[in-house]
Amino acid sequence: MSVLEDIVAGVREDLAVRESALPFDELKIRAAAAPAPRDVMAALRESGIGVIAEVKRRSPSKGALADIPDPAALAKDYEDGGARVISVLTEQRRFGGSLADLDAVRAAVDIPILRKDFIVSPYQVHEARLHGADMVLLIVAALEQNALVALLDRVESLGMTALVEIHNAEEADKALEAGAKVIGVNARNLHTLEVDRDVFSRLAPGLPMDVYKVAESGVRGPGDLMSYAGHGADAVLVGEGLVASGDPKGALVKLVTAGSHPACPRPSR
Ligand SMILES: O=P(O)(O)OC[C@@H](O)[C@@H](O)c1c[nH]c2ccccc12
Repeated sequence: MSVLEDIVAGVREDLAVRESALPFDELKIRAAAAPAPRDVMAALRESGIGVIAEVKRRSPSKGALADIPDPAALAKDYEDGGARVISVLTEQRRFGGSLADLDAVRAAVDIPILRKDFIVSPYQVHEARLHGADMVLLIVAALEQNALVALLDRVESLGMTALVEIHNAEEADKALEAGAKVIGVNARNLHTLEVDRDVFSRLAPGLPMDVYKVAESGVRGPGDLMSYAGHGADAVLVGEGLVASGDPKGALVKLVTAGSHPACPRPSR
């Protein structure tokens, strides 16, 4: 089994437990009563290269990255530091996240929040809504095309925005065919867990101008952000480089500053 398949199998098991505690029909009713989602595109399209800052405790490749006893405080630091969106990992087994983290972050900040998980069922999309997410990650590699299309429609019909993650040209085609408006190119291969930042520069030129492009993984400092920007990134998504820095807010401010500097390349559109 690949790492991705292994993670998804665990996600499905945990999902079955939650579904038996809260049936889908009841979840849908509760989620419909949640406050309306934020306008993610408006936040993303502010000037300069956007930074999506991630609440990430651990990863399958590195193990423990940071002790995050207070995700709300970290999220507040991210908001104050100029993050456009906050990504909250909710996968428990490999990333140490939870829906409780999503709740804590939602209560602490006003900016949009991304639910970062391995979404394979509409149940998880409504769950994201119930817990205050405005954006949901959909990983093309984890989904059949018809499921991707259905989940993307579901995300949008609930007023949220999908971040559709790809790793190669074939997945890019699938994302575009499904109608993705925001595409994340993940430099980390979910099968081998290796990071190759050149994946972004190889794939970005093949994506339409009007698709919002997020470079995911491998940003360790302003140099990486500038380089991704030079290859057409509208935003970068950063986890480890912030949480493992010892000063997440300071590290974020450096990225945001670099991304708004006149010398930083801008996507042309
Ligand atoms: O910690 P990094 O290298 O900055 O990476 C962040 C983010 O890209 C990574 O957490 C990620 C990208 N896609 C994912 C899908 C699932 C879980 C995690 C991820």
